[in-house]
Amino acid sequence: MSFPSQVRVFEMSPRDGLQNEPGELITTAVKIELINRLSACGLSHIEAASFVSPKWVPQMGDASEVMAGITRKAGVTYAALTPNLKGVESAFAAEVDEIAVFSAASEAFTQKNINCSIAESLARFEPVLEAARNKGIKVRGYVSTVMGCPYQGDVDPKQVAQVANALYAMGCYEISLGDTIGVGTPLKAKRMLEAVNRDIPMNNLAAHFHDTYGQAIGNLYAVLEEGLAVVDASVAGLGGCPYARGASGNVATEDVLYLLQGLGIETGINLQDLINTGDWITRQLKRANGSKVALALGAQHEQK
Ligand SMILES: CC(C)(COP(=O)([O-])OP(=O)([O-])OC[C@H]1O[C@@H](n2cnc3c(N)ncnc32)[C@H](O)[C@@H]1OP(=O)([O-])[O-])[C@@H](O)C(=O)NCCC(=O)NCCSC(=O)C[C@@](C)(O)CC(=O)[O-]
Repeated sequence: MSFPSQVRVFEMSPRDGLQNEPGELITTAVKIELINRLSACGLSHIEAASFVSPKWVPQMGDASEVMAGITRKAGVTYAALTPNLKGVESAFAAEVDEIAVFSAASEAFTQKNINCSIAESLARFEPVLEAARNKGIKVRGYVSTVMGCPYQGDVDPKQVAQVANALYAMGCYEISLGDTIGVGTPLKAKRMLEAVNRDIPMNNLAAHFHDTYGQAIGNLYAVLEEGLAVVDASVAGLGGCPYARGASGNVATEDVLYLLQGLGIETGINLQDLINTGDWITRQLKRANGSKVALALGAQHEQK
C-alpha cells in the first residue's frame, strides 16, 4: 500500500475534547467560539456536540444551544453523537449535518459507556439508522477499545472487525476505529486495520487514536501507510473518555497536520491558525497544551 494523496481530518475537540473536562461546566459561549475558530482554520468536519444523557456526560448538556449558536460555514459538516432515538430527535431539531453512533469491541467498556451489551447497542442503533436514512442524513459509526480496553485488557482484532462489520452493514458510511486508551503501537494498529479492512473498504475507515502512551503519531503513520485517509484529532490534544480512567485526549490536530505536511499530504487546514486556536482554548480551560508542535512552534498570543 502507499500513502493517500489527501487526508480528511475530523476535528473532535468540541465533543471528545470537552466532554470529560473536570470542574465547572464550560460555557456555551466558549464552545461556540471554539467551533467557529476551528471552521476558520479550514477544518471541513467538526464533531460539534453530543446528544447523550446530561446525567451521564454533564459537559455536553447544552448541545442544542451550541448548535443553535454557531456560525455555520459553507462546506463544513457539523456532526454530533447520538446514542439512541432520543438523541437523534434532538440532533435533528438542532439541524446537525451528520450523526454518529458508538459501540465498542469490548463488552465491559460498552456496559460502562452506554449501559448495555454490544448486541443491545447494535439493536438500539437500527432505528437510529432508519431515522437518519429517512431524513437523508449520514451516520458515522465508532468502535471503541480497538487496541485495548481499560476493563478487559487485550482486544482481539477479530472482535473489532465483527463490530465494525455490523455497523457498516447497518448503513454507517464510515467506521471510526477508536484506540480509546491509547495503548496501541504501530504494528498492532496495522494488524487491527488489516482485520477490519478484510470486509470494509479502506475509504470507509477512519483512525481515532488517543495519545495516552505517546504512540498516536506512530500509529497514524502505520495506518496512513496502509492507505487509510481519514484521521480524527483534537486541537491541543484536548480530551479523554469519561468511561476510561486515565485516558488522555485524541492525538493533537496540530501534530497530525505537521505529520501530514511532512508526508506531502494536503489538507487545506492552516497550521498557524490551528496553533492559535489550541492556545486560545487551553487558556480558556486553564490547562496545558497537549500539542508538541504547538509548543515547538509557539503560538501567536492574542490579546483576549
Ligand atoms: C446511552 C445512555 C443514554 C443510556 O443510559 P441509560 O441510563 O441506560 O438510559 P435511559 O434510557 O434509562 O435514560 C436515562 C436518563 O437519561 C435520559 N436520556 C436518555 N437518552 C438521552 C439522550 N440521548 N439525550 C438526553 N437525555 C437522554 C432519559 O430520558 C433518562 O432521563 P430521566 O428519565 O432519568 O430523567 C447513556 O448511557 C449515555 O448517555 N451515555 C453516553 C456516554 C458517552 O457520551 N460517552 C462518551 C462518548 S463515547 C467516546 O467518547 C468514545 C469515542 C466515540 O470518542 C471513540 C473512542 O475514543 O473510543
